[in-house]
Amino acid sequence: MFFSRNLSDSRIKRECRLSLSTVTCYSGQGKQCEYPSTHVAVGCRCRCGCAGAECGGALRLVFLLLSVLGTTQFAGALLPSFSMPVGVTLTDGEEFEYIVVGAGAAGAPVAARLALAGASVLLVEAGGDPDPTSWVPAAFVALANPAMNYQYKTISNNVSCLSSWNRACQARRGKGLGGTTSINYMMYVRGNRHDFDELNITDWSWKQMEPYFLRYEGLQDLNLLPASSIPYHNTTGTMKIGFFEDSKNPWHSKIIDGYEALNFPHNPDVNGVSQIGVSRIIGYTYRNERMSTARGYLGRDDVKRKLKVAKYTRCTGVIIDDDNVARGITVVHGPSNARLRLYASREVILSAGALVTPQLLMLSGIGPADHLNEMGIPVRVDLPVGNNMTDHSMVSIYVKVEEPLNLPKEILNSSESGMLLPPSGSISLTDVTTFVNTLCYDFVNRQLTGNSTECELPTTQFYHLYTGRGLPIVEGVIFRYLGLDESVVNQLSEVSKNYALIRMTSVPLQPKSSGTVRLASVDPLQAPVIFPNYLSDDRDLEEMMRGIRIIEQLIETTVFKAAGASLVRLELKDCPSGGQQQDSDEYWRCYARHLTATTFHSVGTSALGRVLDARLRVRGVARLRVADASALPRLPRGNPAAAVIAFGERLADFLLEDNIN
Ligand SMILES: Cc1cc2nc3c(=O)[nH]c(=O)nc-3n(C[C@H](O)[C@H](O)[C@H](O)COP(=O)(O)OP(=O)(O)OC[C@H]3O[C@@H](n4cnc5c(N)ncnc54)[C@H](O)[C@@H]3O)c2cc1C
Repeated sequence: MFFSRNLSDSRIKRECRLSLSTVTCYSGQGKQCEYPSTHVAVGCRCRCGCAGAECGGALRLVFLLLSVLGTTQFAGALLPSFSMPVGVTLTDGEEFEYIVVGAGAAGAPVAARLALAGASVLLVEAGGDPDPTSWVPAAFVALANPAMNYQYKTISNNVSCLSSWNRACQARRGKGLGGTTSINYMMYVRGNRHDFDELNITDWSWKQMEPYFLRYEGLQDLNLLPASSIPYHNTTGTMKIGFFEDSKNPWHSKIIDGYEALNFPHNPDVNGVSQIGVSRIIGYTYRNERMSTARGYLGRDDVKRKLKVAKYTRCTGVIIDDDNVARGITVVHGPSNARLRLYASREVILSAGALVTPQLLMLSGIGPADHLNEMGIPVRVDLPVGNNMTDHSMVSIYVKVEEPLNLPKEILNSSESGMLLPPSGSISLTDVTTFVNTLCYDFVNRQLTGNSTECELPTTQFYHLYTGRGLPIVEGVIFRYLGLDESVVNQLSEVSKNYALIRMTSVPLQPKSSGTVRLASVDPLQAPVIFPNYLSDDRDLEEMMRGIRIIEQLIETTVFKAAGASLVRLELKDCPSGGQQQDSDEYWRCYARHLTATTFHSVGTSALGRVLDARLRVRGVARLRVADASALPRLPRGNPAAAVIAFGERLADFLLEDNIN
């Protein structure tokens, strides 16, 4: 299934493995490295330095091995039934009507819609085609390899992520066509209609946004939803979505039973009448394969015929003239790293995501004047770019449950599973999620009670990840994927020798803490400085505490008790230790500050209303717009990709309307 060849240079021996269309490089130490080329003939130019499992190499190999061993579904998924657009080679000074930077959740829809409307469009993308493993929903953990995953370093605020490597939270993002939708967890949640109504920005109410959600939605499983859901869905849109295949993991229904025992409603459709309750989530999945925006938009034949896509092309700044009109962009392009200037006769659109779009704006003189002055960049427009970055931070509690020992062969029999791996073994991110307003939960009577309008606005989302007993090596990789430090990984791996673990994650949905993105240097090829600043506002910690206390009551329900469920109480530096102490609020507050992590949902760094006007134009600069997560002024009460795609759809309409002549 894959071929190898060795390349060597004076410093290090490198091995080039060609699997289908993808080249992956391995250093002499067996570490996976970044590969910038898609063709062996171009050579294998490794950039090593990623750490072990962080590269995603180990799990990627597990999934490749599964395909080699011939489980049909995996093999099939690695050979998707559709193709990506062919990349173009650019020359200096080329002009297009529109240039879109970034082929992710928002950039792909903007570029595809403009091209379908007959415009000449260049879509510029720093990465290449998605790795073949990305089409396999269950392989999400393997997608940590740096070829398609930026693994940014963040600055610690010393009050969160204290048990992560270097006390710094992770910041992953997808690289390549589809952007982060090619590596994410595929949960399709639109958020709450009040998320838009509460913005109080003219023309941005839910009523005005709903058509854009519906326009791209291609729901496959309307027949599995109640009749009351019908008005809330479209079955014909380009992004085909549906339920994940049933994993037959018994915990799938046991978790639902547990919540029902606490009076949580079983909600068939979080995107329908109500968001509250425990639900099986609809995913960006179609015929057991991932549905990224690369597939939903860029893989369409009509789009491929019309849209020009420049892969391995990194935008380094916006060309803005003396009258503050955006004229084009500068890029580093292709294997030769050619430095080119490209022009847009109509508009430039930045869709490089919440971390890079602000970087590009600041490099182009658009940002907070004091920071630009500090960096020696002439200020074109003084705007709060990079400020108010909010993200869904989370805390995970580990519940150990008794389970018979799994046999590895069950993994190999798992070809029927979609997002979830096999019946009673290995790793499965369950597609069960729960939304609740924790202030409507009665802790004394162990019941979700309130039914006021307020109670329809969730404050916390729960996720559940199951790892089977007896697969300590794979689990070690998972815990490392989560970026946990050695002491925590060792404690969890020890427990997992004898128990299955359910990782219960509590996510405050409307965080009050916010961070920043700033330039590290004027070199556009350097990553920005990311300061997520989780839990700097104690109200977020208190929301997490309510989430933890609900999980505690969940595992005391009959269904969990029957499996001998109990909380894993980790020994953590500077937290109360031993016995009763580990039931105290002090312990759990300390725990939350240690086990903080992120759902990678940052938004708001070039926000609508603050940096952008109501038509997503950068204030003070003509012909420059933004559509991506950075444009969302605040987090939706749910997973953000659906809203980001809707922003892309809407920007395409703005561009076509405003450039009619
Ligand atoms: C691990 C993970 C799991 C997630 N799970 C979910 C989920 O289940 N459901 C959900 O709704 N959301 C999820 N998210 C979040 C969601 O995927 C993102 O919010 C969304 O994709 C952001 O879209 P975007 O358009 O802003 O950026 P992206 O989708 O990241 O796209 C940005 C694109 O720009 C490119 N780019 C960057 N810099 C440059 C440059 N200088 N020049 C050219 N191109 C450039 C990138 O390579 C990338 O392709 C998850 C995120 C992660 C990381």
